[in-house]
Amino acid sequence: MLFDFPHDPKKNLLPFDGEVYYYGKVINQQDADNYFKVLMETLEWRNDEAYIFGKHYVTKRKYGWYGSRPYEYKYSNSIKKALPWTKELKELKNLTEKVTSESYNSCLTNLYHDGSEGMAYHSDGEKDLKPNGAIASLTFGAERKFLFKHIESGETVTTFLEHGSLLVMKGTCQTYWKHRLPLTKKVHSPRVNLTFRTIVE
Ligand SMILES: O=C(O)CCC(=O)C(=O)O
Ligand SMILES: [Fe+2]
Repeated sequence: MLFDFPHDPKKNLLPFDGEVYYYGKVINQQDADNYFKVLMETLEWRNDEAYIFGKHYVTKRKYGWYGSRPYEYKYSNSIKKALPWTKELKELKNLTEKVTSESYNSCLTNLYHDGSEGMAYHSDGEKDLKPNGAIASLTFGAERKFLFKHIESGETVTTFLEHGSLLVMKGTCQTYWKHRLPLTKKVHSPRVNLTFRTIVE
């Protein structure tokens, strides 16, 4: 593991109203390649479903929900109970906790098959999450652009999430900023994203 980060994790990417730190690649190439393969193969990947104006939509993007206890995650009309940690998720949770000096008890996983899948602007302020708690995001596979948009001013901040990299959102970031993973025609390979979170018990 590298603890000599390629990016300055002390530099806040947001100009005001919250904190975002990009550590760059915290996992070496070989380990990141291996995690990517194993996570693709061993995690449970389900389609995301949504009801918008009474219409049922199933996204191509897949997701999973893991945790230290069977926490409930409410999505649209359905409730998902967290699955127990796999060996690799536990290892990555431990690594993320060590690097960020924070603790996490749950993880939302995302699988984007290519650039035709992404995530629209949102903030992660669900009421079950620890208020202003850190959310740590690990990326494996395709590098993707990631954007923040200030809710009031519309100001945007752009970063790129590399294979084996870590990004942390904390403080009032979820209150004042939304974030998204834009669609792109340039990416033709999959990306696995793990977002470690803290559910209030
Ligand atoms: O895929 C990503 O990098 C972001 C995912 C995300 O924002 C979320 O799961 O809330
Ligand atoms: Fe998010």
